[in-house]
Amino acid sequence: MDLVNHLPDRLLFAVPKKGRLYEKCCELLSGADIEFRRSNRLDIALSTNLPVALIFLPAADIPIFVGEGNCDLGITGLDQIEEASMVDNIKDLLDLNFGKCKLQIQVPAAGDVTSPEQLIGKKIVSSFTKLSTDYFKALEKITDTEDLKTQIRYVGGSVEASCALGVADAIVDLVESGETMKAAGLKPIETVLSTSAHLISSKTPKFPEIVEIIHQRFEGIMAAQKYVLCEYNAPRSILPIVLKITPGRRSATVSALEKRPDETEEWVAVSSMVERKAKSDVMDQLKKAGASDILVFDISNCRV
Ligand SMILES: Nc1ncnc2c1ncn2[C@@H]1O[C@H](COP(=O)(O)OP(=O)(O)OP(=O)(O)O)[C@@H](O)[C@H]1O
Ligand SMILES: O=P(O)(O)OC[C@H]1O[C@H](OP(=O)(O)OP(=O)(O)O)[C@H](O)[C@@H]1O
Repeated sequence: MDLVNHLPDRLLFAVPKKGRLYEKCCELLSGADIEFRRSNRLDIALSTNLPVALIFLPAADIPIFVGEGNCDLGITGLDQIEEASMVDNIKDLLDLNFGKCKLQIQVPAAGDVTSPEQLIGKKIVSSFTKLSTDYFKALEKITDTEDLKTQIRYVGGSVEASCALGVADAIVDLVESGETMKAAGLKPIETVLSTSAHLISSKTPKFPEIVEIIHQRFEGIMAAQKYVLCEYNAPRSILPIVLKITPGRRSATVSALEKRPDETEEWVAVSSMVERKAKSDVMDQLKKAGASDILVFDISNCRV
């Protein structure tokens, strides 16, 4: 069925149908208020509040569908975009900061291989044959060993078993916690690529306005995750000092406080976005500088 012609009034948004990225994608779609109901095992879901159809696809196929313009938007790993040779065919809109892992060359931990150069001319197994081939071709070139021809073979899953089965001298596979690698008796000797999930769009979207709206909503979610809102009171005299501690994204909001009859000093209220990971340090510094009533709030959503 030709979905582009079948759903002419809807932007097609490709999302991973299962696997490591699926749950987090559903959370993001919900955070962006893209409502939908996915019937059991159905790979298309129509949004009930936006002219969008979600197409659930294997993560590896998403760069092709977006890069060739069949879908306007997609979410998948950077590793999949590079493996599909689609970097130049898509617009990389946003790093979504999840699905973080590394594509690494791994060898038997008990063996004597310690560098990728020792693998030239040997057998390598991976689900990422394009990235592995590119890596070893470049290595053969700079070491002047192009005649040795490293053999790269494709395996679709459980790549980590290949060395123990005698199929490979090394594998190129994704590593996050390192548990799979360790359990298979392997160690990493090189990182080919660091990856995370990205929001991507076609270079020629059919619905550019909706692409922009969804892009902005996703940026809002990322900013809401990255920042907290910090509010505090401070004597006006220390304003230059506290504003250095909380400069804000663009600048902090400063409002005058009503002076109490017994007060001689003028006070201000300051409101500023602060990076979540720095919030405790910022609160300590503000207190030390003389600020008081320091409050920190989560941002549930925003547009930046
Ligand atoms: N251990 C991991 N930690 C974080 N992200 C990962 C991990 N493994 C894979 N990813 C990311 O998720 C993407 C999809 O990987 P996944 O293994 O879920 O693929 P799949 O083949 O679609 O699913 P399944 O393995 O269930 O068949 C990868 O391309 C990578 O970007
Ligand atoms: O470093 P870790 O935290 O152990 O994660 C790494 C594992 O995760 C991925 O596979 P996944 O479990 O998604 O299954 P797959 O092998 O079927 O792709 C990847 O291919 C590794 O095998």
